[in-house]
Order: sequence, then C-alpha cells, then structure tokens
Amino acid sequence: MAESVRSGLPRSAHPPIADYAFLSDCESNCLIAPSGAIEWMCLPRHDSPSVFGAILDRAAGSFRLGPYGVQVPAARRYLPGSLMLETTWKSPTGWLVVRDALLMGPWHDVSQRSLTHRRTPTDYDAEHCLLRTVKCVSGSVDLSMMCEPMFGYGRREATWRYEGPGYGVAVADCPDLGRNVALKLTTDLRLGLEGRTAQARTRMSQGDTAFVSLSWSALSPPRTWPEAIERMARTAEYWRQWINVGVFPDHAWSRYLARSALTLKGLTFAPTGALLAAPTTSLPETPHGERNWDYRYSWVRDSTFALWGLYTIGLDREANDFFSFLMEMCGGDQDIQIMYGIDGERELPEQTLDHLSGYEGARPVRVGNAAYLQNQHDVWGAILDSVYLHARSRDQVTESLWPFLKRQAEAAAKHWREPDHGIWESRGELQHFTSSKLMCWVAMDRGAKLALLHDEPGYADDWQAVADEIRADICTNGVDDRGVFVQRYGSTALDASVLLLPLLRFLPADDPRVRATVRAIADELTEDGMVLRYRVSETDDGLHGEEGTFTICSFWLVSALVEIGELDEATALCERLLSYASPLGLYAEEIDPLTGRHLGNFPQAFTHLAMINAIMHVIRSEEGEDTNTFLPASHRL
Ligand SMILES: OC[C@H]1O[C@H](O[C@H]2O[C@H](CO)[C@@H](O)[C@H](O)[C@H]2O)[C@H](O)[C@@H](O)[C@@H]1O
Repeated sequence: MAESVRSGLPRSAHPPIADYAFLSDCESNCLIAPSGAIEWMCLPRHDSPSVFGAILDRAAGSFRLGPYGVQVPAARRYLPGSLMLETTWKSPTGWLVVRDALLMGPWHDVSQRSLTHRRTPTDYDAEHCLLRTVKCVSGSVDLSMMCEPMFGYGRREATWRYEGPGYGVAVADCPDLGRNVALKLTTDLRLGLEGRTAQARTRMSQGDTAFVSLSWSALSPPRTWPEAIERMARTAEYWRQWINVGVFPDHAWSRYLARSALTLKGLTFAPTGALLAAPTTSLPETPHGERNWDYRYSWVRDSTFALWGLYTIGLDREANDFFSFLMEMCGGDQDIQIMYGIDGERELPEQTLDHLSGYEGARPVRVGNAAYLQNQHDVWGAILDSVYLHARSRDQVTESLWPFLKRQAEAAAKHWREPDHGIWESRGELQHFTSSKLMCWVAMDRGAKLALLHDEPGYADDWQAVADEIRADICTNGVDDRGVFVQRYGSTALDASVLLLPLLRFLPADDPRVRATVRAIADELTEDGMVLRYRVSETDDGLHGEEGTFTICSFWLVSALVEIGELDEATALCERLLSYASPLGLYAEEIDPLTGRHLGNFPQAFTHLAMINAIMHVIRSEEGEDTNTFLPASHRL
C-alpha cells in the first residue's frame, strides 16, 4: 500500500471528509466523492438505512459517473445559489462536464393529500430523483457509469432487472423504500446488468450528451435529454428563489454566508419541519478513534441555533415549520426531549454496525444516539430564545404557542438547580454545568419577555424573579478566583460553551468577568489558535482519546472577541477559519489544527450556523455598527 507523504501512514482509501459534496432535496441527501462516486445516500429519508455507504466501508455501495480511467476531476463547484454540483473532467483525449442534483419540482399531492407531509404545503416538493447529466465539451472521452447499491447499510446486494423492452431502464427491489416502490435507473445510455452492478460505458464526442437518473417513488423520472435539462433548470430555480429571500451584505465573505444558508436548508426535513444536526453517522472526531456518532436526528439545541443563524440573514421561514414540529412533539403532557427522530420518533436506541469497517477504520459505526435519554438543561432556553426572536419580528405570540412556551419556562424554573449532562452531552457524571444554568437564565429571561408580549404580567414578574436568582447563582458559583466563568461549579476547568454569555446578553460585554473569560478561552483553551470544547484531561466525558478543535467554538470566539472590542483579533481568526472551508465551502464538526483536516460528521449544522453569526458580527462591526445591534432588539440588555 502506498504511503502518504505527509503522515507516513498508509494512504487512505477514503477521500478526506472535506472533499465530499453535499446535495439535498430536503427529504434525502447524498455525499459525492471527487471521483464522481456517490458514497453516502440513505433512502427514502435522511435517516433511512444507506443505499450507498462506501464512506463507511468501501464495500457498502457506491454510484460513480465519470470518465473511464480518471479519478481526479479538473474542477468542482456548486452552481451559484444552489445545491447542484458541477464537475469538470479532463481526460487525455477530451473534456466532460457532469451535473448532479436531487430534483425539486412542483407540489405533487394535488388530488390526494400526502401521506408523509405534516406541514403546510409549499409550491415545491422533492421529486425523489437524483439526476446526473453529462456533456462532452471537447474532444472525445470514454464515459463510465457504475451503480452498485448495497441496501441496509451495506448488508444486501441489489438484484437488478430490466423494465421494458430496451436497455434504458433497470429496477432493483429495496424493502426500505416501502411497498411497491423500487430503485429505478433511467438513462439514455445502454445499461448492462452484471450481478449487483448496473453499468454503462460509451465513447462521447464533442457535443454529445447523456443522462442517468436514479429514482425511488412513483413519480416519473426524466426520460429524455430535453426533459432532464428542464428538470435541472426547475431545480436551479427552486434554490435561487429560496436563497433570494435572504439579505446578504455586499462583502467578500457573503459567498460563505450563502453556502452556509443553503447547507442549513439542505439539512431540513420538509415533511415535518425537523432539522438534522448533520447528514452522516460516525465520521470520526478522532482519526481511527471511537468518538463516532449518528447525527441524522433533530436536536432541539442545534435546530433552534440554526434558525437563529438563518434569521440573522433574513431567512426565517423555516422557523414556523420547526416550531410546529416541536409543538407536535410536546402535545398532551409530554416533557420535551433534547432530540427527536426527524419524523418525531421519541426513541433512538443506539447500536453499533459491526459489519462496517468505518471511515478509515474508525469503529464502531453507530446508528441511533443514546443522547436522546439525557437531561440537558439548555433545551428550554434554546426554544424560548428562538421563539422570542421570531415572535419579536412578528410582534406577537400566537395563542396556540403560549401554552407550549409556558411549559418550557415552568420546566426551567423547576429544574435549573439540578445537575445535567450539559450542552456537550457528556457521558460522564451529571454536573452543575455553567452553560446549562446560563440557558435556564435565558429561558426565564425570554419567558418573561414573551409573557409581557402575551399580556401576562403576572408570569412575567415571576419568571423575571427566577431569572435574577439564576444570574446571582451563576455569578457566585460559576466564576473562579481569577474572575473567569468556568465549565462547572466547583472546578476551574475552562469550557467554550461559556462564550455564549456575552452573545446571549447575560452580562454586558464590558463586564470584567466577560472579558476575562473570553481572554482565558482565547489564550488557554486553544490549539494553535483554534478552540477546544474543553480539555479532555479535565472533563469526565466518559470517552477515550483526544478530539479536534470544535469549529462552532472557534466561530463563537470570533463573535465574542468582536463583543469585547477585539475586532482585529476576531477578523484574523475568522479569516483563518474561513481558509479551512472545504473546497466547496462546507465544514465538518471539528478541525485538526495540525493538519487542517476536517473531522466528525459532515456537513454539520452547528459549524455553519455559528459561522453565519461570526461573519455577521465582524461585518457589522467593520461597518461601525453598535455591538448591541448585532442581535435583534430582543437580545439587547
Ligand atoms: O461528545 C459526546 C457526544 O457527542 C455528540 O454530541 C455532539 O453533537 C451534537 C449534535 O450536533 C451536539 O448537540 C452536542 O452539543 C455535541 O456534543 C453525540 O451526539 C453524543 O451522543 C455524544 O455523547
């Protein structure tokens, strides 16, 4: 096996995590390797078992389209303003351009209501079809297509059969897709069915075109080149219309904002309004290590923070659907959980898939996530902060929302004194985490403001009194001798989650304790300038091994540095973090500061939402705006 020049380790069979492209139709998604192979795709939903799983085991299925004998493209880009990928290939004899998209079309369920959508219908709907088009733009090139699904996370081979008299349509039954639905390949190439592989090879000359679609529902896939082109154009229009609602500054960093917004939108699940933390499972946080988790679920914290990020750039329509999803989850007397399945599943039992070798051998591969059983006391504050933000922009709390909000505020008031698992979902002992108490303060503070908006002054007074009590408790027990806010009561360990203190307006940014905390984190909780969540040596997180720097924390530091007036330092850090973006502008959860490699699930909502807030902090500050206007009026002290 060849060796990598940089590390001396055997060269990996896997592309670097950051080299994958992410496509979505807001119901399912896929990751495409630079080779043109789809190496991660779960059907029919984001959280279904994988059909293509080569990212987690080279034998777990893939679907490649590209020139024969060339694995590295000349260039890749997203078509501007979209989640559509264009790959340009140069072979020794010619050039090809491949475009990939998960198709969007008009709302489908016209004569009969949808069986899966619970939110208000929109004008657009997923077409349940991955379309790949190819055009030879110069010379001649041998095109190769190999579609090798392995159903059920790599457990079952496909059995292909032709449909119709010709070579253009092949189907394979897949139980995960539901009754009477098969995986269908439709193409103007001649398909050969060789065991578990459906494949095609043809020589294309300048001006020649071809398309291949993979579909998984009763909706018709495109059957001709003109139809394929028309469907691509419709999908591009969908994305452009969506992103056009956003308000983007005329700034060199705006393209990062747009890419993050599109990524967050791609992480939504349109039928229910849920948002995923990331589309993948078990991309390792430590190379070859055990910190491998399934993120294909909707965390209340990640989702409400993501809505905050979208709101910052004027994209607030997703919030209504998510709040409807949350209210559905908390119907009756049910307490809110910290996370749900994207269709509202309450149990997400964690198991390991031991037949998969893992990304670069990182095992175990997990599905499900035991964190759903945890107590994390930031959940109420995350919701109330998010609702307050959106309620302020509409200047009201709807009648139906009020009982739900009241229950969240009452839960925070009841439990804030108790220890919990904390924002980082520690698998160690329960602790009195400072950031959990902070978020309980947020719950009571925003709850009081919402009560006033709802004309309930009695609740507003009661809840404000609890907020004041929590603030006093944090300022007594959550600060060390140096005047620095610490990770947990009774310890001097640092934790990046307290960077939220100034961002959530717990104390003014010029409070000496806030300044000391931001400085301590910048100076002592960083590796080569980038921020760790905490030091694993100081925190019983119940796990082994080191982890990379946590990118959400590095972006929080940018925002917090702006808050305390360190604009040059903030700008330099933000510039540096942006230089670590993947070639397509995406981020995983963590960055290894030594190699710059992305680690963990990809692309991750947390990182993208914090990036939006950090960039907006820097830009507004550059424009000379008062720091208190970074957040909407609701967040000012
Ligand atoms: O570090 C251990 C925990 O790691 C995961 O949690 C992280 O990802 C979540 C989703 O983005 C995020 O909400 C949380 O703040 C992060 O710490 C994993 O999901 C947990 O099961 C695991 O205990």
